[in-house]
Amino acid sequence: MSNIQAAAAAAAAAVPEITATFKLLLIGDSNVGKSSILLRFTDDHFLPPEETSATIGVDFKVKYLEVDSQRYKLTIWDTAGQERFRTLTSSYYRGAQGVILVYDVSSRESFDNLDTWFEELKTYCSGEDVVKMVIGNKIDKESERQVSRKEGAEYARKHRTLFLECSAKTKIGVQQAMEELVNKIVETPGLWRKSSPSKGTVYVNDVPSGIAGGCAC
Ligand SMILES: Nc1nc2c(ncn2[C@@H]2O[C@H](COP(=O)(O)OP(=O)(O)OP(=O)(O)O)[C@@H](O)[C@H]2O)c(=O)[nH]1
Repeated sequence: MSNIQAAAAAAAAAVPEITATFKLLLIGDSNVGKSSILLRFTDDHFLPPEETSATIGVDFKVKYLEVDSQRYKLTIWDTAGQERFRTLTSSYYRGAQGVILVYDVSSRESFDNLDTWFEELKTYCSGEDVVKMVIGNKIDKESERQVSRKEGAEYARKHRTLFLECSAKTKIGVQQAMEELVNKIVETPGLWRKSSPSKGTVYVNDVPSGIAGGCAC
């Protein structure tokens, strides 16, 4: 084996195998910052308002995350908040293990509209298993805040979901939110792992499921 081959083999051995692939979905009103949260999480970057544009349909990004020395591949789907894309984005709920409902703490309307998003989630993801998280974004706009942290937390408690506030702009809370969501999915093996006596352990959604994938929800 040449030195280059040996180095390549060593590098490959150093990267832990992927334990499973999780599909996560971001939903919520237009302009609440879904794409910005995703960009902050995957690329640690924030685009100023003049450089952002509304998502057309659906976008997705991939990110790897380590939890308890296990490596997980996350395919994170960013859906358009605009009403006119609603029928298109609904098909992307299929196969999701985690759904993040985003509102903007400086927009009471986006918080009030969470009810509609929960209804949609219930319609397209009827099982109890999918892990849900409510995120209040834009906490850097403290002087314009219209929804208190307490209100957000109470709403999440009522709907039995995880809750966090964050700012895609300052990055506070973004990594923590994703880690908490993934931790919760990992803690719920029924959501992603099936035991088969004859074949050992098999994993659900080892590949990005997209619209054609299996349905965990
Ligand atoms: N101050 C502040 N502005 C933010 C934050 N996150 C996003 N924005 C701004 O809010 C606007 C909307 O952000 P997007 O990420 O495009 O919102 P979206 O929810 O993906 O919108 P749609 O694609 O239409 O569904 C942009 O001008 C962002 O720069 C934040 O944490 N703080």
